[in-house]
Amino acid sequence: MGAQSEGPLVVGVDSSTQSTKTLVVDAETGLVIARGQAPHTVSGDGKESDPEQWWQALGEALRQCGDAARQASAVSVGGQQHGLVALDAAGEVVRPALLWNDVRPAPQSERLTEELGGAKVWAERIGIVPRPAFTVAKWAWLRENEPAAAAATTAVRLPHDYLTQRLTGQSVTDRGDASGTGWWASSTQSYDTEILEHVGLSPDALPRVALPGEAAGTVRTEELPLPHGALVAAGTGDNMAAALGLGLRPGQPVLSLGTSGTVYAVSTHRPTDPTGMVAGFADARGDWLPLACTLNCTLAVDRVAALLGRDREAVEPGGSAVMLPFLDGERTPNLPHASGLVHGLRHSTTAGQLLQAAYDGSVFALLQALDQVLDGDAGADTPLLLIGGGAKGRAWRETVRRLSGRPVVVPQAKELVALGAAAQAAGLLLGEDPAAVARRWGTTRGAEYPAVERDGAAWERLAATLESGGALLRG
Ligand SMILES: Nc1ncnc2c1ncn2[C@@H]1O[C@H](COP(=O)(O)OP(=O)(O)O)[C@@H](O)[C@H]1O
Ligand SMILES: O=C(CO)[C@@H](O)[C@H](O)COP(=O)(O)O
Repeated sequence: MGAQSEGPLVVGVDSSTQSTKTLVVDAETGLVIARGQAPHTVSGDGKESDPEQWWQALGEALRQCGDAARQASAVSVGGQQHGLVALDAAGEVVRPALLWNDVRPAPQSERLTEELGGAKVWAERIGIVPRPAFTVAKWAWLRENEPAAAAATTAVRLPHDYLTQRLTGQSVTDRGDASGTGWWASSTQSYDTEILEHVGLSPDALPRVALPGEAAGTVRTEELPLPHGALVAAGTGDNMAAALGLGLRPGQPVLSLGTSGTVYAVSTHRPTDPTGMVAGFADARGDWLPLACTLNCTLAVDRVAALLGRDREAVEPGGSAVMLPFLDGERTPNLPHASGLVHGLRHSTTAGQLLQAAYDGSVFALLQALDQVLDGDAGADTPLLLIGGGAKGRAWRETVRRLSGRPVVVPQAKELVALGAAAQAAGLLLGEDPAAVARRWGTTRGAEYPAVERDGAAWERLAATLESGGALLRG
């Protein structure tokens, strides 16, 4: 144990694409008592991970927390959204999970959109247009491409509720993560039986959706170093967990730079964006979480830095190079077949300028959605909260400042997803609103960077390259 606690201890888990992070936190003060982290691998033809690996990584990360984890009174799991975990009648995994960033379901995405009335109908009824990222498109892909695996599937879970089920033996999810499936309708706040029937999935295959503040159960496994009988909260998707961890109030924009890039805010209005750029997710408390997500964020920029043989901070200003680093296809804008595009190279272009162009292209794709995410809920001078692994980097931060023209706040707390899960566990334990718990913990305290003049010229070059690269980017 690294620090002294005053109140009961809670554990927050972030099971994300690249790793599992665990925090043991004092429920009263928010003091982090211990932390752990264990990596995952992503493999397969698309993007897949073995859920058993998440469970093993959770065990490893908790063991790194030492005795503190064994003293926890409550636990909660935040997880990467949308992943399709298919289980058979014995509760065994049928095949590796299809992850949020797997773009193979692009044809199924288009077909589903049209078959059920078009993008506007989806946005109004479900809250999202079924892009390849979402679970419903993954399930349609599985049925078409691996019918035997689909036929053997009797239960479908998301990463966070798969882990919650292994912890508690209970089949429970929450409205936040359910809202990213494509079969939970934001208009009725329940599973949409017509869509489920259309894709051949029984509602019995899905977990119960807990109400905000409801428990999933208690720890029933002996496999992890957690106390038997500790309370387990319903958990949620990783972005919803980070929103809890920041104690967000409506209209406070967040930019998260991790494996995915995300931009979001809490809203009291149910979002219904017919362009599909902004997903109308639910948050974990009863409000909404309009969010746009990119596939090419920290990993894409790190890959460009490695190709150039440079440290990720070794950027140089100036030059005319423009890069759209869509190495994995892209989700925002919706270009699942895209690959990376470079324009404007000259003899004078330096490697550092090319690296800066990769940062610019990645941040541009995210910021393009910001106004639509906020939908008038915040002015141009509202600070952006910068979180995720990339928020530790100077080059990321300065690129965001230069292209947004907004003040930026980088919270001192680095693991906001795990911290949000811990706030949910603390809220359950103490009978408090988890966002109020996080505010009491002071999780947004951090370094403040004032606004700088927005680089309109770089923005225009990026917008022009995106437009003129159309046919190439559509693939
Ligand atoms: N000091 C740093 N500066 C810039 N980027 C960093 C730094 N440390 C980690 N990163 C980036 O953070 C990414 C991981 O972010 P994280 O939010 O933990 O990922 P995930 O989305 O899987 O949770 C890595 O891909 C790496 O590029
Ligand atoms: O698909 C989305 C949001 O809609 C992603 O944000 C995933 O939730 C993965 O998150 P990270 O592993 O990057 O944290």
